[in-house]
Amino acid sequence: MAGALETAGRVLLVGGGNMGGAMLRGWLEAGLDPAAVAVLDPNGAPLLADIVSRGVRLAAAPAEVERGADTVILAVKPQVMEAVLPTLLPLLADDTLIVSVAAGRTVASIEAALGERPVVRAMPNTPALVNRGITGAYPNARVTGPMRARAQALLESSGPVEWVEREALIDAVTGVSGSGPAYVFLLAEALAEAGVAAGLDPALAMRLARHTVAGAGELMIRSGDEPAQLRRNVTSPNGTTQAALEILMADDGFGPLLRRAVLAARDRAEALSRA
Ligand SMILES: NC(=O)C1=CN([C@@H]2O[C@H](COP(=O)(O)OP(=O)(O)OC[C@H]3O[C@@H](n4cnc5c(N)ncnc54)[C@H](OP(=O)(O)O)[C@@H]3O)[C@@H](O)[C@H]2O)C=CC1
Ligand SMILES: O=C(O)[C@@H]1CCC=N1
Repeated sequence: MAGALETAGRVLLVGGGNMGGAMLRGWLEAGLDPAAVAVLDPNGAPLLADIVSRGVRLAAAPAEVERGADTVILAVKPQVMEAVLPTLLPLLADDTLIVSVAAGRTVASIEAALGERPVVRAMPNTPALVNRGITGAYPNARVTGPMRARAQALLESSGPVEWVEREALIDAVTGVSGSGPAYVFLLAEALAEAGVAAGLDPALAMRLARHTVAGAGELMIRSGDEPAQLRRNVTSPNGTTQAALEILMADDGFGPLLRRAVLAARDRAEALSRA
């Protein structure tokens, strides 16, 4: 992976918050030279204080950024993109690759602000922080093969990259894996709360919930079996799991609830693209 990142060239990360910071940590862990990265963030990217001391340059304004980054990663909130994009124009060359991770911000809206140039619209997720991310990505027609390889190297430093054929599918990716970690954390919270209702001490219930969610996730990644098979492996006929699954798999249970949640996230991404 470090080999692939050697071709990443100079990288400018715009927005060093939760997602940008997670990606940056993934790149550095995968061997990207800190001197090859600059972070543009107006308030000093407090989440990244330790990283800056490792040699990543931090700029508070575009005027402080050295021109000539090969790749610019846009990781600001969708709501501030319109204000941020024009300020980046002086930093860009015609062939600077733009990679945006903003939810619901279309390639067309980026081109409207920056002109027609190579743009990858990507949707990573925060488990990138521990090299367990996954990213959906869509390239516009100006992204050449080598540029796509560069985007792939940066994005896959923290997990697999899935290229989608239609830009609209990025909104669906957002609903599943971009926002998805929040659903899993909520599952852990709810599992712990249910454990307390069942009589456990809160701290013990939380330890059980965290390890159960993490362990099940790790098993799912390492095992060749489908999740449905892994579920069946836990479920003894007429046993305890079956009693719980009869509630979770009811007609109004977990599946339909999660479907509504994912579609709401996808629809919100679509709405952001019209805002
Ligand atoms: N969080 C997640 O799980 C995921 C987020 N995303 C996308 O990533 C993007 C960032 O989200 P997230 O990291 O959660 O948000 P954060 O608020 O954590 O990070 C955004 C960062 O951008 C900074 N910022 C604000 N204005 C500017 C500016 N003009 N120039 C440069 N930086 C600026 C913010 O500083 P300050 O806080 O001081 O305003 C902050 O540090 C969003 O577009 C989101 O849709 C995509 C996938 C997953
Ligand atoms: O909540 C959001 O809008 C962002 C996009 C995906 C995850 N967080």
